[in-house]
This record gives sequence, structure tokens and C-alpha cells, in this order.
Amino acid sequence: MLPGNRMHPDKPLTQRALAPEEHTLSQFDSVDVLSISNLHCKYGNTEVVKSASFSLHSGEIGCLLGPSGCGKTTILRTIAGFQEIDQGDIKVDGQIIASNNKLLPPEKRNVGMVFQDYALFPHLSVLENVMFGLKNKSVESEQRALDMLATVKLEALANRYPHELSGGQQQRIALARALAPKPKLILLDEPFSNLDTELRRTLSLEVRDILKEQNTSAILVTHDQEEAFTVADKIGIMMNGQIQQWGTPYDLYHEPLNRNIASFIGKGSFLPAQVETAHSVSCELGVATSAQPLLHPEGAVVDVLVRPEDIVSDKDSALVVKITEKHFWGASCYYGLELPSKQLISTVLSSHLNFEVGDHIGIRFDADHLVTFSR
Ligand SMILES: Nc1ncnc2c1ncn2[C@@H]1O[C@H](COP(=O)(O)OP(=O)(O)OP(=O)(O)O)[C@@H](O)[C@H]1O
Repeated sequence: MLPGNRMHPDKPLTQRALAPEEHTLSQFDSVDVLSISNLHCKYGNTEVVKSASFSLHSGEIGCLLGPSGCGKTTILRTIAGFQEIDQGDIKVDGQIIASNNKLLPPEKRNVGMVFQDYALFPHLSVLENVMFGLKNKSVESEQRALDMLATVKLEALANRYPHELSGGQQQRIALARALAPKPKLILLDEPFSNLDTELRRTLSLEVRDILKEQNTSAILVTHDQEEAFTVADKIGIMMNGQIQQWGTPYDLYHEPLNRNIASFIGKGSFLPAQVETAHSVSCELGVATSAQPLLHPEGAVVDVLVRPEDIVSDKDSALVVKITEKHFWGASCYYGLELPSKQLISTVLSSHLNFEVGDHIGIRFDADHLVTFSR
């Protein structure tokens, strides 16, 4: 549970994704395995990455999450060394690998890569694929490759060829190959997007476990929120070439810094509200109170974010809404609700309740914290 309400005006950047002029060397301490500062990237005259800044601590898994075309893969490619940068710098383990006047070639960056389409060499066996990135072909290298195959639980397939493997197995081999040279950082570009839903879920959990077990830092690119929440310690929400918020999955869901992020992450509605006192707002759902003082002054007109889990069923409530939508999810049901004002909100309730579209039900606003934005 959050300590109290979080009320703040819309802000374009997070506490962690700093504005370019705020960066100094001391802000990225030595435990950062990756730090990106004021990164700009262009294709021709089109700037697709506009002042991206974030940092990742050693052992953490970060994720760039955002809609298609927002520049996620471009950032990954700049870290890997496949894409030039126009401004800013990128450091891995404290060393600048890309800046205005320095561009380390990919093989010198100590960064491993796992691609969306696995990119295994078809003419090499599984073992040879994993050994590919190791400097020499010694007995030690072979042992390292076998250890990595054991880590991804595929040592029994060492002599097979890629075409004799399933998609999930190929992706695990690609991960073993990337891990074998003990890189400081692994980059994963939409690594599960070619797999079916169930396999995506299980493999994303497995990959997280493997990275944690190896204490390897990683950056994952995806447009799938569930995948990002499952795998990542930190997530950067990218929109239009900018990282709008960099934080934990909890921060992003419960403390979104602007409306775009609040809308993009999870489900929710914005209801008009007014600040009543330093600790309360009123809206169509009633008066909500906050343990912490609100940032907006009394009388301010705001919008309050209402998440589905903030709405509970209460047959004794005077607030009656109409069910306009229902999705059965097994243990729970998702309902779209229409308020008397015709504003739409939603809720997720136990499927035992089993209301139907068209039913009128009593509800209560039971948020344990509030997020509001200036109107
Ligand atoms: N080689 C290129 N030349 C010109 N424009 C490019 C090139 N590669 C990407 N772009 C454009 O740059 C923008 C960002 O592309 P990028 O691949 O980084 O986005 P993304 O967020 O990874 O998208 P997706 O989730 O669809 O992979 C897009 O508008 C894309 O069309």
C-alpha cells in the first residue's frame, strides 16, 4: 500500500529520467552498468530519439516499453553499436562506448545481443552456436558453452542444428550464446514476439530467472506490458523518441507522471474532481481522502485517475451504475460501467458475482491512493 495520495501536475520527465541540463558525472555512480545521457538519434533529417536519459544498476533488468515506432529498437541498436548517435553519450560499466567523438565497435563493447528472430547460424550445431562468440575454441570454451547450455536446460540438444529446435528452444540457445562471453550487459530485442502466448509467458519468466542467476544486467525492448512487468526491475516508457518515465513497474502503474503514461499503463479513467481540502478531493464517486497533503491548492480543478481495482461492488451504496461491458476472465470478470453522468469507468470483480450487461449495481470508490492531474 502506498503511504498516501500522490497528487502532482503533469510533468514530462521523471525523477530518474533527467533533463539534459541536469546531468553531471556524479549522478551516474560506479554501480551503473549502463548510463545513457541526453541521447539523440536521427535517420536522415528525422530525429527519432530526442534526449533519452536513463541508467541501469548492475544486476538489474531494464525494459524499454512503448508503442510501435517510438524509437525503442533504435536505442538498443545504439547500445549494441549498430547505430550511430547524434548527441549525448552511452557508458557501459563507466566506460564511454559512444559519444560525439568516440564510437567503440560492437565487438569491443562487452555487450551481448539476443534478436527477435534468434539469428542462430543454421550450419552450426547448438554447441557451435553457443561457442561462436567465445574468443578461442579451447576445452575451457567448450566447457563454458556446455555450462551455458545447462543453464538454459538444453545441454541434451548440444549436437542438434537450429532447424531441429522449437522456437522457444532456439531463443534459449540464443540467450546461452549471448551469455557465454560473460558480457556486462545483454540486449534483448522483442525476444518473445515470435512465440505463442503461453510460451511467451513461461519463457519470459525463465529468462528473468536465468539473468538473475547469472547476475547479468539486461535491457529488453518490448511493446507488451505484461512481458515488461514480468521481466523488468525498471521500465522506461518511451513515446515519440523520449523516455517519459523511468521507474519500477509499481511506480509506473501507481505513480504515473503524466496522463499519457497513466493511459498507456494498465486500464483506468480520468474523472473530473475538485480539491476540497489539503487532504481530500470530491468527484462523482464521492469524497476521497489522502493521508498526505495534496499538491494542488484547495478549490483546484483536477482529474483523478480511477483504476479498475479502485471500484468495489457495494449493494448498499447509493451510487448505482450501469454495466455496459463484461469480459469473463475465469477467477474474475472485467466490467465496463457507466456513471449517472455517462462517464465510463471499469472494475474487476470476482466472477462469482456474475453480473450481466444492462444490470445496475451499487459501487464504492475504494482507492488506497490517488493520482490526479491538472485539468
Ligand atoms: N533504418 C531506418 N531508416 C529510416 N527510418 C528508420 C530506420 N529504422 C527505423 N526507422 C524509423 O525510426 C522510428 C523508430 O523506429 P524503431 O525501430 O526504433 O521503433 P520501435 O519503437 O522499436 O518500433 P517497433 O516496436 O515497431 O519495433 C520509426 O518511425 C521507424 O520507421
